[in-house]
Amino acid sequence: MVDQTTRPRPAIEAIGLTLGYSPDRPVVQDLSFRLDGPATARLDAPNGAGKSTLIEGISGYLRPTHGDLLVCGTKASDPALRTRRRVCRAKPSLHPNLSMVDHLTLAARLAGCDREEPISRAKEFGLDEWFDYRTSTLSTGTAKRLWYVMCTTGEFDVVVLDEPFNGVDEESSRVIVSEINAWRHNSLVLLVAHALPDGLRVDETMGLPRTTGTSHPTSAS
Ligand SMILES: Nc1ncnc2c1ncn2[C@@H]1O[C@H](COP(=O)(O)OP(=O)(O)OP(=O)(O)O)[C@@H](O)[C@H]1O
Repeated sequence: MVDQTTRPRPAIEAIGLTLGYSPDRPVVQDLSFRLDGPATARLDAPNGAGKSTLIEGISGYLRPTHGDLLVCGTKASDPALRTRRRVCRAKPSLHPNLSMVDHLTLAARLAGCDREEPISRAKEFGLDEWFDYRTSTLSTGTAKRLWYVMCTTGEFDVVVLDEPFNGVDEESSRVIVSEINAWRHNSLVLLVAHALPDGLRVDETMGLPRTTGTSHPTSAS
């Protein structure tokens, strides 16, 4: 069991961060910020400002070309963070020939939890009628709800959600809102959402500079 007294607080910190898909074309340049949890923080910036790119950095997939990006005090690329961090990208990435229940089982294995956890959450989203269907047969909204449940399975300290409300029905949005509002008591939730649904509690909003070369995030209140 993890000793909560020595465990670092949930946080995301960028220190002089430069990030991009090729070294000569940085998307985020010399960016510094710190988000401390537990809380819900919203990342709000115009299209193309680099929100998804920053998320790829926080996921550990995209490595900084300069500076540092830390999650709970550890470099985002460190595999040790896998159990503490969840990232739900905007676009589902599912195996077309596996069933919904196969995906939920796999998510539980990767998160080290009982598969009943994602299965009961999926039921809350009304997904049980699709459990035995291959994901290639699912509608866009159904695939999106499955993706959200998979990517947020198990316990975590930091979760990043990229447009989780896009393409889901109102009832599912309400379930997502109540889950985020519960997570913010123990975890850091970083949310990208162009519009906020009713009832969602946001503690902090952070922007991104529109152009590169700015050293601090803009205020986006
Ligand atoms: N996989 C990629 N390879 C190369 N360039 C990319 C890639 N993904 C994004 N970009 C570029 O990075 C820049 C920032 O894109 P990004 O998707 O991070 O912005 P965003 O703020 O998330 O935008 P949106 O709100 O439209 O989703 C854009 O110029 C985009 O073309």
